[in-house]
Amino acid sequence: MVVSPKIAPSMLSSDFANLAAEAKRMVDLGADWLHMDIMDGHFVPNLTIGAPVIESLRKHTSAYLDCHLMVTNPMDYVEQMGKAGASGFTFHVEVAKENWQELVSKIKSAGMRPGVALKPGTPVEEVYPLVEGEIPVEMVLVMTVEPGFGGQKFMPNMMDKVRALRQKYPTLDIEVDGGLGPSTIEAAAAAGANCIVAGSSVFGAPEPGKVISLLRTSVEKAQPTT
Ligand SMILES: O=C(CO)[C@@H](O)[C@H](O)COP(=O)(O)O
Repeated sequence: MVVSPKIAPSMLSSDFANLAAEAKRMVDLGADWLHMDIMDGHFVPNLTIGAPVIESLRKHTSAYLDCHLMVTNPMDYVEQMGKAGASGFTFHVEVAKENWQELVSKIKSAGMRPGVALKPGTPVEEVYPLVEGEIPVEMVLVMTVEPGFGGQKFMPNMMDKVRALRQKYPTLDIEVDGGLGPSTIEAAAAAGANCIVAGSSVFGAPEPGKVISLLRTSVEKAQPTT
């Protein structure tokens, strides 16, 4: 296997009033990561959680907290997210065109794994320099819906970006986020995505563990055998 599957339930679809229990439930059902959507009400038209909630959750779980920063000024959040216990810090390329090198370096110094995300309208070429940088990002998150809300429809044309990334970077972690579930995973896995964020399809399922396992199997089956 070239890249390992990481199935990351999006906690945006969980019961926020019972976040610790929801996190434990997902890990017990086989989740590899917990995907945390940080939204500032400015970069996207929705407001969610920030470092204080990550800090509280960290006291209840040792799981990898895959934090997606949908914020206009990601640099302002690096230190607090690191101290709070975030594992991954994924920022948007659209707001880091000038300072991404400094940002990636600070994310690593704060003890987190750097990732870069791109919105549906952003050309994939924009993230190439970040993957090839002196201090590179370690994951690319291809948004398959407009960021901001759960429960939207998967955009299949985003798979061209995933294919281009996988062809160029065989061992890179490539994450997809938005509308992923049993009916869309085949397309994402075939294109080369290995990190799968899924909110409503997991939390809305009668048996979420079965969905997590199906997502993992699809990624495994699509991997080239070496
Ligand atoms: O970042 C986002 C939305 O901006 C996502 O993480 C959603 O939370 C995914 O939810 P589903 O599309 O899987 O319901």
